[in-house]
Amino acid sequence: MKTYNLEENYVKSFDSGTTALGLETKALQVFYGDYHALHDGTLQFPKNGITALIGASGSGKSTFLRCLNRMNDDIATVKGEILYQGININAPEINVYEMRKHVGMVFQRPNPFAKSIFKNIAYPLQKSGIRSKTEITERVEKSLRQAALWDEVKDDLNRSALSLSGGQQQRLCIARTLSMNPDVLLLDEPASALDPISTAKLEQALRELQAHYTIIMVTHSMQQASRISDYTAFFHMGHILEFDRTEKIFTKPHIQATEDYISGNFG
Ligand SMILES: Nc1ncnc2c1ncn2[C@@H]1O[C@H](COP(=O)(O)OP(=O)(O)OP(=O)(O)O)[C@@H](O)[C@H]1O
Repeated sequence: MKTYNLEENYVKSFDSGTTALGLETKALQVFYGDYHALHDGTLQFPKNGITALIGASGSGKSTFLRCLNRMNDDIATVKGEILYQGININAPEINVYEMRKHVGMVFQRPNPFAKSIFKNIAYPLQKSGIRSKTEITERVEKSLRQAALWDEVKDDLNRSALSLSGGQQQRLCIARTLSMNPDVLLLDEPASALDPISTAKLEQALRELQAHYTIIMVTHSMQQASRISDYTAFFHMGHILEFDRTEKIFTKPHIQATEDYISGNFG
């Protein structure tokens, strides 16, 4: 593999007076034991934008993403700040369970519960303390509509979620996350197990969600990043080497490593 200067980077920053931020990280670092997996993750995620996290396998994308809703707490040491509405959600006093209602995560493999479509969404709502059946029914419908799944399942919400296709299961998992009314949606390679038609439906759903959510997504697909994201961050060996508007990253990147990666001359 070619070697690059890891100290040289171009990370666009925004003026909070002109660009509202959905989330911001400052000097985020992750250590798995002695292994320093993420160095100085400083990024700003504009509100109501889709940001793609790209980079080779092992570059630290998932490590970074998982920090954003404290999924690394038990397996790694995480230093630095994650600012959500001005609050550092990486602080020890934060109630992680409550925080995850605001910053929701959808994983690579769809992971529906072995329950009906309805209960997949209703059950977590009940567990979070919502008792009103009307509210639960309304939230189930709203989130299934938002995830562009409602029309396909509305006639049989009692069907087992496990009988849905992979793409439908993934949209159900997105609906389940959305039902908690988050502001920030984190997605870790959400389309990696899906066929092209399911992927197109998922991307369409994300595009529509963007108006109301800040979306941060790890993807291995350069085409997907260029199709649907507004901003792209390029990771290499645990460093964020470039962050900019997606069209800039894909047409005129500042950093050689980014250019090599997107043009397939990386190895
Ligand atoms: N739980 C863990 N314990 C130890 N090391 C880990 C752990 N998770 C990830 N790593 C290491 O941290 C580095 C970054 O991994 P990470 O999964 O964040 O990369 P990635 O860019 O998301 O890769 P991929 O695209 O393959 O998912 C890798 O060297 C990986 O081996």
